[in-house]
Amino acid sequence: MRAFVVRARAAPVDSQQFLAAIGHEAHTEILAHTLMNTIFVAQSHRDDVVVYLVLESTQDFSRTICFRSNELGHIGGFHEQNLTNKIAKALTVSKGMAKEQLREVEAGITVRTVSFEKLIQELAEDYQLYMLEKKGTPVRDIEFAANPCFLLTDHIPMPKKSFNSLKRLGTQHINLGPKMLFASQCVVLIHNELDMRL
Ligand SMILES: C[S@@+](CC[C@H](N)C(=O)[O-])C[C@H]1O[C@@H](n2cnc3c(N)ncnc32)[C@H](O)[C@@H]1O
Repeated sequence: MRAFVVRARAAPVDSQQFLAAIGHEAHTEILAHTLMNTIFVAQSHRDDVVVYLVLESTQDFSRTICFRSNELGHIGGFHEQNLTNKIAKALTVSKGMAKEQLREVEAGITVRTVSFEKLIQELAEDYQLYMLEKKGTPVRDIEFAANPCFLLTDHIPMPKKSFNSLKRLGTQHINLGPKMLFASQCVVLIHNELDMRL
């Protein structure tokens, strides 16, 4: 299984605010772009991929929306509007949830009121964590574990205090080259790197 976590610190958890932020300062469209490039390939979608979108601009709890490629039904296409609507639907379903609850949204999609910190603690039990960042080890020098989980952010960098928890969980740091890329571009390069090694 390949897992991807996108920590979107600027993304509102209110569905209307989330949709209204597309193309504005919070740039919520990056979640749709990243989702598209983690799950879909031409004429199909990838097997064995799980994507967690963690939206953190909230008055109560972060929302973690999980997409499991093996369980997704026909989700109606991969265009940006469809994917942002899927995210907005999960946010609407999550309205009023208490801390660390989970709700089903539709086949292959769930939403949880769980924080990034708690999520990565859980994931570290089953996956080797890899943080994508410019100061990391060049990707071609990395020996990937069988179950890799890649951590990315939106345009707001990971807060310093998270680096301590990531370190405790044995996170490795990966560099994908000299250019600062979009999260959606990073996931394409990661998939390709892993595909080439199969
Ligand atoms: C648009 S970037 C975030 C930019 C953010 N302002 C920063 O300074 O980290 C989105 C994500 O892609 C990762 N990223 C972008 N370019 C990268 C590269 N060349 N190597 C590794 N990770 C990269 C960043 O670490 C981040 O998780």
